[in-house]
Amino acid sequence: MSSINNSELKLELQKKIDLKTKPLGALGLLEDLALKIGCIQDTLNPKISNPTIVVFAGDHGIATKGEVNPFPQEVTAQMVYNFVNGGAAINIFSNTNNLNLKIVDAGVNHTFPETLGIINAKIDFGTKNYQEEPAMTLKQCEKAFNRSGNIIAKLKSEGTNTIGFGEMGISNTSSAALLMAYFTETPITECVGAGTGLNNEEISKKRQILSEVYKKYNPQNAIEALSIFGGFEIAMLCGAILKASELKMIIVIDGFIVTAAVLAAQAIDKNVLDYCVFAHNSNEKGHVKMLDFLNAKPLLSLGLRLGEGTGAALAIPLLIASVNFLNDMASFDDAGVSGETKDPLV
Ligand SMILES: Cc1cc2ncn([C@H]3O[C@H](COP(=O)(O)O)[C@@H](O)[C@H]3O)c2cc1C
Ligand SMILES: O=C(O)c1cccnc1
Repeated sequence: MSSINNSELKLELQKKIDLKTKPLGALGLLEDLALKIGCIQDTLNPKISNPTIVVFAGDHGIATKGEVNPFPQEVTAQMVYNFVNGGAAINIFSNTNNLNLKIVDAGVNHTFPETLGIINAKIDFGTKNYQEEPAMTLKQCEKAFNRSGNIIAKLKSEGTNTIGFGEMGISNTSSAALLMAYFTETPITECVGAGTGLNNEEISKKRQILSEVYKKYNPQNAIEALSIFGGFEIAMLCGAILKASELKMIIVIDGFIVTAAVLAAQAIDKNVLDYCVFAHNSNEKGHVKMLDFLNAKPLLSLGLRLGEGTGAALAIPLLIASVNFLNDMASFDDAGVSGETKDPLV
């Protein structure tokens, strides 16, 4: 996939932004966002169509032991039913902001009825425990990429051009921490946090366990790292991010776990970052460092530490607002407002 490198369009977009009836730069990050979305869509008049949240759910072998996760593995499947019944935070925020919501079974340790209305892309009934062996085989990882890529291509063909990514998978802050350590070369102890609510003593134990896991392996590339440490939902997120960027869609990144998938995706193709908007900085330890590594400026800082795509769902109205100001706000000329201090291109 090629990078976005249309410097002429970029200048035109910047000019359009600068000639709006406001002091230069006064809309802050919304101006960066408008510029980015215009570049992604290769137009001075971008639009957000059928914005959709896609939540990938998967189970983790290590979760069955209950040593790194305060909640039991069964909560993953129970939360999938909660999503279907409309009771989770992501349902409420998607409804609040008129977003479509799709739930994908990437590999939950439960058989869901076919009539449930979720997308069945199950790779297996949970990953293996990486304390003993790699979470998945390279073949399963490849399968995960293909299946999530197909889901994204279908959404695009149905008219969605903006996707917010979310996840559900008990223990997946552990996978995300291991991936962060690998891709950012940060000591694993600095990548491990409280997840869904471990106390200090339990966090020390999680650090010790994950340090041992990290030492056990020596992945040679991004796919190997994903296969060893990943969950099926994280592998699917990585494949989905790669496909969405290939299809020039706007990708809205949620918290710690989805950002771990971005770390893997950008190691495979740096250009994915041209298409990613980072919704928020999560309170999970490590997320801010991940964002710094990616040179990302998150839109929101709300102290969230939930996942599910909640941060992405909350941020999408800001994307709509940025596109709307770019398209609809009057220029100094249109409005007959004086005070345009200089032509920004001169
Ligand atoms: C009721 C409930 C709802 C959630 N929604 C998202 N997560 C979040 O917490 C999990 C990761 O945290 P850990 O690594 O500590 O298990 C993921 O499922 C993530 O999406 C939830 C967790 C729980 C318990
Ligand atoms: O930031 C996140 O995505 C997150 C943090 C804690 C638990 N689950 C998700």
